[in-house]
Amino acid sequence: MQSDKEGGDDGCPEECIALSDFTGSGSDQLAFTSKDKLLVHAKPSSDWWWAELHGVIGYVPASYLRPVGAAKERDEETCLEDPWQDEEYFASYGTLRLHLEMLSDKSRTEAYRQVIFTNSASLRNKVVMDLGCGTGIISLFCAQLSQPSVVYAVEASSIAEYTRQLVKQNDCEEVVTVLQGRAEETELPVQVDVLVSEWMGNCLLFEFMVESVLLARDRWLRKGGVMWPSSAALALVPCQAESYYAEKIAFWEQPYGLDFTPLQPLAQKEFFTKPKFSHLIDPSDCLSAPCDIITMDMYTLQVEDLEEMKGQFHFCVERSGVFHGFTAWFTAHFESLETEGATVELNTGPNSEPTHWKQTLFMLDRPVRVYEGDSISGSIVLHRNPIWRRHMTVTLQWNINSSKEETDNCQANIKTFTLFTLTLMNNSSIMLFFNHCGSIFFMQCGFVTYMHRQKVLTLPLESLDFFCVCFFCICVHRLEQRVSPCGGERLTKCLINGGDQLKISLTHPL
Ligand SMILES: C[S@@+](CC[C@H](N)C(=O)[O-])C[C@H]1O[C@@H](n2cnc3c(N)ncnc32)[C@H](O)[C@@H]1O
Repeated sequence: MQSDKEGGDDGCPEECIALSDFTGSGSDQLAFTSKDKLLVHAKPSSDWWWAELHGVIGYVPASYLRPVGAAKERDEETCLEDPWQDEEYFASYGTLRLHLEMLSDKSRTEAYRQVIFTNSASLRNKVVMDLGCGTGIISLFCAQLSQPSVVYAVEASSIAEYTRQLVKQNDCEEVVTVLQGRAEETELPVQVDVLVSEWMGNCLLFEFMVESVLLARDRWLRKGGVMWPSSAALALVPCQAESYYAEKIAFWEQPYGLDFTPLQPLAQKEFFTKPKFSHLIDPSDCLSAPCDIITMDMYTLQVEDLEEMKGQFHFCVERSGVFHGFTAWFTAHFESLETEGATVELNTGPNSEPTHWKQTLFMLDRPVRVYEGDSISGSIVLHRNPIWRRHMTVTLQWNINSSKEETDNCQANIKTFTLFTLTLMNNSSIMLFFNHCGSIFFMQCGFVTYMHRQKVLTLPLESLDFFCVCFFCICVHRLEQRVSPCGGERLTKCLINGGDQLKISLTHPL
């Protein structure tokens, strides 16, 4: 993978314009306001660049900047480009891969089934909206386990065409009506009694499908109607992550008996400024009891609240160990409609059955030894990306309070993480390019834009044949016209390397 690129292609600093305000956190980040002109000196990682403003230097998030020369030309493209990246987003739900992953997740799917089963009496003759029904599983549970008068199963992706067939195949077409389209643009004949949806993402909010749910609530849920989930919470715990630290940082201490430690700061920037998704934390690596740091009431939460969600934490260390980072996950709660019925909880944490979300790990730059009785207090801010509406940054701020002298009690620590590319959630998406069927190739084009941050992708070509290469080249050609959403790279090259590798290069257009 290419990285550590100097500002412009000629090695000179590159002038960039700020697309929106950035407050920055910590002494190494540079704050700026919309329309400020910054000089980018280096691009040490794809997400964070080293830039200068009014003589002050610091790290800035790449997705907030556009090269000045390209700004005018890009303004038009930005207007045309969708800040929700819906084309790519819904294309991914138009294939079976994500649906297979979700339906194979028993804890998740059974939680919804249990909610419907335990509330079947109350759902009788009710009007239900299943927002983002996917394959229709929740709607089918409603139709089979209870007797609603109608379920409106709304789905924007092309999977909806199959959902109709599944509804018919399972004899539910009398009750379930599949409506293909974005919920925001869908008209229903009546208001609904129940709005059910599975909208949760990594760190609860990632992908921000919750916005569609809130808009539908305000428009279609009748007064006194029910939201499922009814509330949700983001949980956090300080933790050990010894093997991940060893894999990414300690590795450079002595590979092959050589001292590669000068690469460690680069490794920190490259691997630890994004969270690690799909992390499964062993409960024994939790250094304290977890706490809910952000809670959301799905009846009162407003779309504007999503711009900045803040929380506080105070952890009491229960076992001595090495504090490598924080692990986050979420819980969702479904209120009961039955008298004295129990709330159903979907818990994606380490003490419950693993789900497909697993947990999200935020690594500190430097591990700290902590002792039983120490405390770790601080705050978290989830800041929604002002331009790319499905993305966000997470800023963690913390202090350690210890009786041990070796711990720097006064030090206030702060670190911001970017949750940007969807590739992080599933590294296998590109594998679909190996499919021998041309139509899948085209459907999967969108994934390439999710991979724009990996400037060079090298893929094994075990199953690639000439037919596939032709299709791939056509895809590449089409994508050359597209500017990727946040850094300005374009897909410019597709090389066949020595017959056994396909190399895709993404380079800066300037
Ligand atoms: C996390 S999946 C859940 C699918 C299904 N409900 C299940 O539980 O298996 C979310 C689904 O919502 C759809 N979706 C997301 N935002 C939507 C919107 N604004 N309007 C309609 N469908 C949407 C996606 O295409 C995707 O199929």
